[in-house]
Amino acid sequence: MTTSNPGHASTRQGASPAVLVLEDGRTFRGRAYGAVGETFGEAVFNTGMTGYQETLTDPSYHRQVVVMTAPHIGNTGVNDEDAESRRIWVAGYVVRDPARVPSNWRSRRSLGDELVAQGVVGISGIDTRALTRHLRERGAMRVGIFSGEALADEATLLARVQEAPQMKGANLSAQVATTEAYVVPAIGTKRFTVAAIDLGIKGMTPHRLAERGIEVHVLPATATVEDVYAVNPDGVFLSNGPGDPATADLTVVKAVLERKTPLFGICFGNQLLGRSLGFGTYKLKYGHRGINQPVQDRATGKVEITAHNHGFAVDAPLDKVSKTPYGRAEVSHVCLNDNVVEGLKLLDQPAFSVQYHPEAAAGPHDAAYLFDRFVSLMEGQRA
Ligand SMILES: NC(=O)CC[C@H](N)C(=O)O
Repeated sequence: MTTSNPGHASTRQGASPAVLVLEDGRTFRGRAYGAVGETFGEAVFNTGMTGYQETLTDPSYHRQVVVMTAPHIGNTGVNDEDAESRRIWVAGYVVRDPARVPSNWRSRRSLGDELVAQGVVGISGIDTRALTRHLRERGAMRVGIFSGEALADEATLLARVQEAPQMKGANLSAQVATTEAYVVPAIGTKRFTVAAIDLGIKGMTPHRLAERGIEVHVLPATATVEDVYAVNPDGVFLSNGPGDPATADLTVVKAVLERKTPLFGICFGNQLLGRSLGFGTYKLKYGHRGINQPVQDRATGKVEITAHNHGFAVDAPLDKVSKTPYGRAEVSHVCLNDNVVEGLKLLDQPAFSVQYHPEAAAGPHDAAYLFDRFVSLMEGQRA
């Protein structure tokens, strides 16, 4: 296709047939969207009506095939500002009806072209409502998308999907995290230094910390206790990230708790804090992914609308204070849709975490106060 405005070229769709095959044998036939070829991953659905660029570049989606429940995706194209990391991480992308002509003053290219450029295999033109209902009823499961030369008879494709690795038991942080430490400078006057462990961090998170006068030392997922304390941190931050929290090494988290350094974790970080306290983690049937999840802060009773992307959760008692090796702990936040644990708080030392995304990229900003709570903990430690 030729166009007089290559920055907004529409993607040619419809030519190439594609098929999506779930591990339980259900299949959906549509058209190739993005790169032509094959891909495998865990099928999950995201209910966000906006923020697809942030979703695609969230490293927590590594090895997941994301089904968008909003039917029309790609409307605002792809810009050079909203990526949350250096690349698209989703293993595959499923959209009912991709926008043919993106329109936004910041748009530089179409989403279809970006998926092609980054080699992301997708499918469009399928009944994403039926697929989402299937996943909601049967649970998240492995999936393959096939187009072009990868197409074959369904029995062959199904067998290949059933050979793909499971999300349960997957240890993925080191595959997505930075390999070199880097510093995000404080914006304005520097007040604190924080060591942020990159388990799959999104770009907005250090920014939210920096906005509060924090110099952020982003460290690789493999950082040791010595690496963390070498930056002389006022606080330690544990990021979001892909994979099964049961596979993560807890040495650093436990050392931080031992020393009572102020600690704040989000998402995967919440799961690692939970496991360090002795709670279990388990796989949710289909998880929470989207930007409109109602969460209650049990200390204030306030309900916040929050951004989520998690398939696992912490198993902690909702209505009692738990005794842990690091003092008393309680569930601070809960999801009002299904009572899943959405936050933990230690009562005898400065550590807390939430299961969701207060950096809100994309999503509502209701949970931004959590970054201020972290600052208060660090102030308290100095007083
Ligand atoms: N966004 C995240 O940090 C996700 C954490 C974990 N991989 C989960 O799916 O629950």
